[in-house]
Amino acid sequence: MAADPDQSQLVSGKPMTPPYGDESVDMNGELVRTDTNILKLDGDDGSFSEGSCFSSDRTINEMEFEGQGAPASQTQGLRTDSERKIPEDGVLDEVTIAQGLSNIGKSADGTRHVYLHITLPGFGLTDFSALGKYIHLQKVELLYNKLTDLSVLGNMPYLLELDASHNELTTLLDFSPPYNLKMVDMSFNLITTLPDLSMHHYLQTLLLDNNQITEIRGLEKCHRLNVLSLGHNQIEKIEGLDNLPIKDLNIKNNKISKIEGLETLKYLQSIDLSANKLRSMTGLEKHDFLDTVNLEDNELIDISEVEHVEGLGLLRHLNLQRNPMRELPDYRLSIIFHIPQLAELDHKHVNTEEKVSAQTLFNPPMEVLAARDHVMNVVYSFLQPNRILDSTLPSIETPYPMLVLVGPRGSGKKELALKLVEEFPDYFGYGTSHTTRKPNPEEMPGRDYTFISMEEFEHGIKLGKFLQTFSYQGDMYGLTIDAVESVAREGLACVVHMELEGVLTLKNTYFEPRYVMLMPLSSRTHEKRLRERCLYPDAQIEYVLERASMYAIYNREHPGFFDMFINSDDLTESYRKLRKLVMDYLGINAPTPSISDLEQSASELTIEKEMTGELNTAPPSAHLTRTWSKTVINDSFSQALLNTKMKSQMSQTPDTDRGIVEAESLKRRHTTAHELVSGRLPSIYDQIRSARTVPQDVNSQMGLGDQMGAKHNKTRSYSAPFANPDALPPNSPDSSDFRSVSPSTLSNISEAQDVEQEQDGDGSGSEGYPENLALPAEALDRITLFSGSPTKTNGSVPLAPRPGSNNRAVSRSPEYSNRSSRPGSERHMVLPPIAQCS
Ligand SMILES: Nc1ncnc2c1ncn2[C@@H]1O[C@H](COP(=O)(O)OP(=O)(O)OP(=O)(O)O)[C@@H](O)[C@H]1O
Repeated sequence: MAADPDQSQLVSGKPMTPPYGDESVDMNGELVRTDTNILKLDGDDGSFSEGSCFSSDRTINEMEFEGQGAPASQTQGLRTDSERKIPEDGVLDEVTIAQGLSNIGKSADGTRHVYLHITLPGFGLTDFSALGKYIHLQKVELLYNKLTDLSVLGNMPYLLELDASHNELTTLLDFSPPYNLKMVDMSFNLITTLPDLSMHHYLQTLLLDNNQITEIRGLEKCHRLNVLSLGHNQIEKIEGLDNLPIKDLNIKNNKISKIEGLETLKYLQSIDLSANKLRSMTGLEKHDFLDTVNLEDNELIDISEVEHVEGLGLLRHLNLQRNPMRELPDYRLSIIFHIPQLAELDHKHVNTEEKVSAQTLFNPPMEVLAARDHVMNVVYSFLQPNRILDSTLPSIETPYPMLVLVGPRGSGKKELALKLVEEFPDYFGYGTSHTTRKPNPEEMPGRDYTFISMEEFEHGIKLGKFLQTFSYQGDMYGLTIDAVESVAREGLACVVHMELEGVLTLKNTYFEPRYVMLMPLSSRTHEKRLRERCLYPDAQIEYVLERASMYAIYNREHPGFFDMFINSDDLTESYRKLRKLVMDYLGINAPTPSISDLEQSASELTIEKEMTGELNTAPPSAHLTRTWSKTVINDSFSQALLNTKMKSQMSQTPDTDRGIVEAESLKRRHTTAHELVSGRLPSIYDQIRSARTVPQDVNSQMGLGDQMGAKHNKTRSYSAPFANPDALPPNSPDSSDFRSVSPSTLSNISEAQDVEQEQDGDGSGSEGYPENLALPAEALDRITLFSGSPTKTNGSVPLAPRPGSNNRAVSRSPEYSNRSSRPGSERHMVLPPIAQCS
């Protein structure tokens, strides 16, 4: 039975639940809020009139309408065409209307019960003017018809929801606006332009996908618009959305090449810009409520683009499928690293393991980085021929003495290191780092750094030249083994400066330096110092200052990591402290005269002493303070005299001022020297040189070192690297520069190889004591010198004996003399522990 047109929506005589959820009708009788989902009857069968053919609690998705081009998914399990009455001419009639009516509720004025919904999908309707009488309808579903005109809806002032998708409409909402139209779906139509929708100011959801819209406009007054869907249109630019409360925006499959016009969308939670022409994510950064971003099928190449969304704290779902960047190695981990808050990437759940892997891969802790750097350097150096290093010779228990000044850029480390070396040239040499950065105007290549190109640096790494490397703001820094060696070869302790990362690597090596942390405590002073250099842009200065606080934290969290801390707010004062510390190490307690003071008196006094033979008569104890002194001074005669003078002055330090380590060391050397002079005990070194055999019981043959050194001597005797030191190439002043050194050249200087050949050559492979223990002339020279007898050898500078040096050098050409010394072998065992001071 057809419903009565006027009264067709009136239903009575059946008990019903209140039709509205939390609905209300305002003073004018307008329905201002309702939830159509709860407009359901309590009735069991759900049908209230002859004409009602759909259960009241069905939704559109459950509806059946086979044929009519409707998708199969929407036609399952419901009535077939034969059960439905489809108007053949496409004109809606009462019978058809009766089939579509559902949901009974109160009329807007609350006086009657009426049908509130009508659903007529896939009826092939071209004309639905018959519906004009159903003025109480609140929800109209006319999808999958052939409608071109919706003006009939102008009769329905209470209309809340309209689904007119999949029709042939060319205009949007061109009917008298209902009071509260909230939801409109007009997707899959033929709409080309958006009209002014300011009359539809209650609109909350507007779905216009799959039309032919080219421009977004007319929405300015839709102040309640939360959901806007414009997918599959022809839009080239995002515009006309200013200040709208849109939470869910879909503009997929358009022609958008730039994310713009979204700045004022403060409530945006989800955006779909898939299948556009985007190359950048810029424009998304300020949308703090974004939870879902779909950028699938765009032209995003650069992975760094994620920086525009990584700050979105609520972002959980990101889709970047079908973008070129997905081909990049470690793409997924990289994205997860940048946006760890993601729960889903490319429709795949992000798990905890991936988050951890991403961190380890892209932001490993400094210790991990240092370990990697160390492993890399070790592996590459293993690929090179073996050679014995001067810096490893003293003994296992008495490592080569090194002083490392650690701190952030601008802490003044380099300045202080160079000053220290300048003041104590007899003790310290500067370990020049290599860097790929360009020299500053006041820097001297070779002195401040060895400046090389990135290619050269990389080549150096592959040649196994580096002890450690460090990447800092795009530049590489690294300390080569040769840089340390060139200092060690001169019998000097090595002073280097570096950042914390360098120290972490160095701590993995066999070196056991003392680490002095230098840092300005006042960040203002630090900043001022950096600015005064006029070298760094603001961002770099900020970075350095940030790192400075990292140092402070590291120092606090790793007590004992640094041996000492010196505040470098005032570099003069810092140097005073550093100098005192060093002098304490060395046992130099008497005030050291300035260089200029010394220059004058040094020559006079030394010449005088030389004449009287006094120069070499100082007791062995006097030379203790020269533990790290040079074997041979090549620079100039005056420098040699100056050094001698300094030593002479220093030697006046009373024994009582020496530390325990110094005193013990002195005692040992004294005893050893006496034994040597009396011919009782040749040094292990000389035994090896003269007989090229290995003593059986090395431990019983103490050389110039201490008991602890015996173990090392034993080791050393088997490698015997000194068989032919004169065959070594001259010590180039630029020996740490590997640029011109080919791997084959490097292999030529393998001391270990020379020695092996020599040992094999005589076929002795012998063990046990040499038959002839007579001391060679060189050893005698040394002993003579060491015992205090004045000696002058041909062509060599007459020098005071150095307990720490091999005095053979005196009788050899200066060219090779540095190489023949074994610095540190009889020198300070290691820098003694130092106290923390401010
Ligand atoms: N081999 C290295 N390993 C690690 N860090 C290094 C190395 N060589 C130099 N550095 C450090 O790299 C940083 C940058 O070097 P740069 O030469 O620009 O600064 P700087 O002027 O020497 O610093 P400062 O004023 O503290 O002496 C400095 O902190 C420096 O100590």
